[in-house]
Amino acid sequence: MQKLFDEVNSLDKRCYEKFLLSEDLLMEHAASSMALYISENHSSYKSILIICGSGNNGADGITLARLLHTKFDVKLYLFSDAKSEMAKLQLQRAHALGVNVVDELSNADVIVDCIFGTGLNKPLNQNCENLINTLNSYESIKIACDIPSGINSLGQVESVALEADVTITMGALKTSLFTDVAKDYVGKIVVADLGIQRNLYELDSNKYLLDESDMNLPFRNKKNSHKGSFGHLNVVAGCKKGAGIIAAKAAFGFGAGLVSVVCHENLDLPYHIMQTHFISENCTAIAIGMGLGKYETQEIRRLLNKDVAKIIDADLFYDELICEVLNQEVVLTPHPKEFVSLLKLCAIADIDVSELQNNRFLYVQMFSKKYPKVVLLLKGANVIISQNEKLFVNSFGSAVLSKGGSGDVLSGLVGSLLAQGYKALDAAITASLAHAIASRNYKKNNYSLIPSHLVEEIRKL
Ligand SMILES: NC(=O)C1=CN([C@@H]2O[C@H](COP(=O)(O)OP(=O)(O)OC[C@H]3O[C@@H](n4cnc5c(N)ncnc54)[C@H](OP(=O)(O)O)[C@@H]3O)[C@@H](O)[C@H]2O)[C@@H](O)CC1
Ligand SMILES: [K+]
Repeated sequence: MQKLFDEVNSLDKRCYEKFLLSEDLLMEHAASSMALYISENHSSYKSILIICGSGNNGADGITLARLLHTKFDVKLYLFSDAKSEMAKLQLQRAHALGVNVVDELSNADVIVDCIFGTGLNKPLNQNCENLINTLNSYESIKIACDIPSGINSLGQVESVALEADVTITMGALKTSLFTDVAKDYVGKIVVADLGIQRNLYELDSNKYLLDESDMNLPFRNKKNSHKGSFGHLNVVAGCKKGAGIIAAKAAFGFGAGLVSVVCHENLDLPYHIMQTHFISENCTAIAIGMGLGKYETQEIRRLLNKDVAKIIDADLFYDELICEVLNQEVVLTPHPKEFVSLLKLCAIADIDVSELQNNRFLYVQMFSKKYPKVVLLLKGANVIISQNEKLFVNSFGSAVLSKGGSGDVLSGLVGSLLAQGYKALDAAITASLAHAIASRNYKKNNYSLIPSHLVEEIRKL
């Protein structure tokens, strides 16, 4: 996993003070990293348009123009007068070397957006919006320097933002690049080397971006085993029984030794999934909430208080009963609307979904602070998983998963790992990664996936 930072100004400052690496030196490396990326990945392209703002993001762009102007047809467009000391200095250097500064926008093979970086501090005016809209309309390869212009330090987009194919971000990964909103703008994210090893540049963080290597699949190492060695998951089915059945099928395919659906009515289940009317004696984990609908409170309370690992989803996030388990190490998997209800039930915040989506990290952090034992998995374009105020982001998901039933598969995967003895946090991380990575392996198209395809891809991981 890689660290995420809410801000990097303090990291830059530490470089000046502790390592005697000046701003000029860091910027030279920032621009060299962008130049290297362009030379290695876009060498066949001829023309490059670099659009610069008044601060140091613009200064990065002016430096890049100086580094590339003898290799490509570089046009430097200054959207506003250089204001920062570095932008002024870089412009003097660029002028001295004869960089081509243009006063009109024109299309190019590659566009580099150096309008605003981490210093965006107010709403965009009409001129800025028009500029970004024009750039978005070009069919060029678009590279954002540090962060696509228009995304603020909280990862929010107030009006417009540059739709980048690639974001080359300076020194370390920023949290703002991993909000749900940012996902449609950032493209591929590359970290630029600032001339200092990343592990020396970075300090501690409580936020992490998950990598594929953080997925710890339930491979079986023991030769002397039987089905009971891999746990028994009980999936509680409610009014919408399909949800429980989907979860049960996913759980079985993800390694649980035994899976039973708990339901008072008789169900038509595949032969390898069992049915029980009450929780099994030897059950090692319970999955509950999906498709639950109406239920008998005392019966659910009994299940929630059973001393066994639990994954809780869906309908239970609308019931005060949920508050009774928040001192346990349970896994909760709400989508944004459910999380909004949960936040209200546990008196953390009374907000709507758009407020949550604009500040996902903030509300997850608040919840995790109040309930440190709970593993929260907030669904979204970028899933956030938290426990004890540590946050982990899974950015592998895509629109392929935006379907009824995908969440039930995820509940089944988490339940399966809990039943097999994974700790709650490890179960949530591996299940979430497996869910998203498997969905990427479904190659047919990005609209037709159904839960059984997803389970099939998960079984092939
Ligand atoms: N520090 C380092 O060592 C390194 C820094 N690096 C680079 O520096 C970047 C940060 O630079 P930065 O702090 O100068 O901010 P930046 O994003 O250029 O914007 C500030 C300018 O924009 C203006 N402005 C803001 N909002 C506006 C709006 N809505 N509409 C109009 N104008 C607006 C604002 O104007 P003002 O507030 O003065 O009115 C100010 O002039 C960072 O992202 C990275 O690329 C790398 O080289 C690595 C080494
Ligand atoms: K930018």
